[in-house]
Amino acid sequence: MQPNATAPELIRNFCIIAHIDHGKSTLADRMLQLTGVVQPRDMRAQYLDRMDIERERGITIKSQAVRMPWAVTGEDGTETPHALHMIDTPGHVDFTYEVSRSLAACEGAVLLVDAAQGIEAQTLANLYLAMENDLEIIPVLNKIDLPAAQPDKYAEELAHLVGGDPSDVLKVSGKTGEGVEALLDKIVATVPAPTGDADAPARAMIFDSVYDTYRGVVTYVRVVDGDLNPRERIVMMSTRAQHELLEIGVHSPDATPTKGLGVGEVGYLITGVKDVRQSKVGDTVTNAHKPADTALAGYDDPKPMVFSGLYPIDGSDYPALREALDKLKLNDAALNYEPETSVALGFGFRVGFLGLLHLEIVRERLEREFNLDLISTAPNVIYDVTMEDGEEVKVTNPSEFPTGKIGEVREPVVRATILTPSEFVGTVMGLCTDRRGQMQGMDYLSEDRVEIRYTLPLAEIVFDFFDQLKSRTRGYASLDYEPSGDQAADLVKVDILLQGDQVDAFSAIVHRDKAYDYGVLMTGKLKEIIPRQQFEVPVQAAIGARVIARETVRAMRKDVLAKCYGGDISRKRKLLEKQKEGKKRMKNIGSVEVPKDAFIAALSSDPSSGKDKKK
Ligand SMILES: Nc1nc2c(ncn2[C@@H]2O[C@H](COP(=O)(O)OP(=O)(O)OP(=O)(O)O)[C@@H](O)[C@H]2O)c(=O)[nH]1
Repeated sequence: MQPNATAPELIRNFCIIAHIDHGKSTLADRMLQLTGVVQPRDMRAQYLDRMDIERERGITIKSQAVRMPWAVTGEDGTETPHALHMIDTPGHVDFTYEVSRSLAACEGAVLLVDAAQGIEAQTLANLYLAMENDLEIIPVLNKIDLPAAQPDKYAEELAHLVGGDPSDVLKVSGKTGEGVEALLDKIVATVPAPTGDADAPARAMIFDSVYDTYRGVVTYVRVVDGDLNPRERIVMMSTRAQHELLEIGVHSPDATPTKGLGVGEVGYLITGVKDVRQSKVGDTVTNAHKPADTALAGYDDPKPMVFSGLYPIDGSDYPALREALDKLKLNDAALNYEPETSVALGFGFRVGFLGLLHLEIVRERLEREFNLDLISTAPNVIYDVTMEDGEEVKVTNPSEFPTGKIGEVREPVVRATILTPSEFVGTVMGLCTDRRGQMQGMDYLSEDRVEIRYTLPLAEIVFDFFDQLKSRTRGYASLDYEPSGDQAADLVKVDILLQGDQVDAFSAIVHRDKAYDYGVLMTGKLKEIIPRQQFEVPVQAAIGARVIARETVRAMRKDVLAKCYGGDISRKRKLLEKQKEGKKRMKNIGSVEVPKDAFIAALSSDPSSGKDKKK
């Protein structure tokens, strides 16, 4: 058996959890530098964020782990070298499943809060996740170099939140490096060393897997019991699939092969599989010749929550879109899609996402990395419809909404946490009530900051909720939410008809109380966008056969009398009669000619397709 590279008592596994932009990546960069794993000349901002999109948007999507050596000096002056494994976690709620897997690989968490901003909704959401995983929490205030920083005020807020004394809250600056060495020492001192049974059959948890063009799938694991060694055969416990370990190692920060990974160690495996779905986050890896009996944590497939139709603007790009989605899927096990056709938009795909940010990231990558021009339909959630005869239907696309006798429709709900300055409490509550929210509680974190908790239908959140929240609170409120089951609701499908023909791309499932508003909004919008035809075009919104709103695109009136000088009234009348006949014919035989551009305009002026929903 291969000896452990590092004894478990000298290992510390930790992660940094923070609200977006509170400086997690900058602090991680500084740690890499201080521990000497990245030389100053190689340093570039946000070393760990590999995808261009991550760097540009400044958000972390995929987690990664790095090993950093850090020696602490004891009271007698002797230095003890330790191995710190820093596991980077995605900070966003869409990726909660990945966050919680990453947290499960650690014993401690640095809770990082911007000293000029204070606690935000994501700070809380991630803190609760860390507490559920029994992690040792180290509260830290960052950006103390900022003139606007109020470290004393926020140290109190943080201490109040995690329990403890404000003087225990470390104050650092990821930018200048102040306080970061003390933080590394504190991690060694307070985060518990990993424990596990070195002689038991190997069990390692997969907390991330990434597709690499050159090396295939790189799987990140945390070894809990036993050890894994190169050339062994391993088994993925959820699928029982066997693979050979071609390479095993740690990132520091570049991949460095090792002779094996033992109890408590965090590193990577390469097995030659080509698809991240074969190496699932949350799964347990064991040894083929001495397999473990039980897997580690319960394995759960991440479920898509939000669906949208993606169509190429240029129809001939359809095969390219399929190819691009296939490529993205290699690295994104949560991405789901199937072909779909729309009368208005042609051939495309119905794509399932973890949430709105996931949707935006995928769309942006398709457009940027694969050069595709796309149009996406308004996002919708999954509905469970039970018919009166007991039949169950899952609806991921409004056009699939059944027409027969419906018994019950259930929609997904989320538990939302909103943090806002107290002056905006009224307007935030107004917004939540308007979106069919039910208040669950409210707490003052300090004199002027309030945490408000609501359960809300997910469908109401995917529709411009975040933009509304930001504009009503001048950008000060923050939002986080997590799935919380489903509820029955009085939902109906509203169809939009052009001259009696349904335009599938605009059908929506909405609450009965809001059906009229939706109908008026969409018919009004289409009236403006659809070019005038030779004949009058009614634009209607309908629930089933019942029309609830109507607009009319007026006909063009060609001036048939232009060449008709003089006063022969009967000739004029004859021409006008002829024109009327012609129009009737057009109306009868012709269909509305709507350029695709008009649909695109109508869909993209939709508020929910607003850019930059950073949370
Ligand atoms: N003045 C000052 N600015 C900082 C400090 N740390 C980070 N910043 C700035 O704050 C912004 C956000 O920092 P990031 O490190 O990208 O934040 P992040 O938390 O990693 O963001 P996500 O990856 O989106 O979660 C950047 O513009 C940084 O330059 C600090 O200690 N002092």
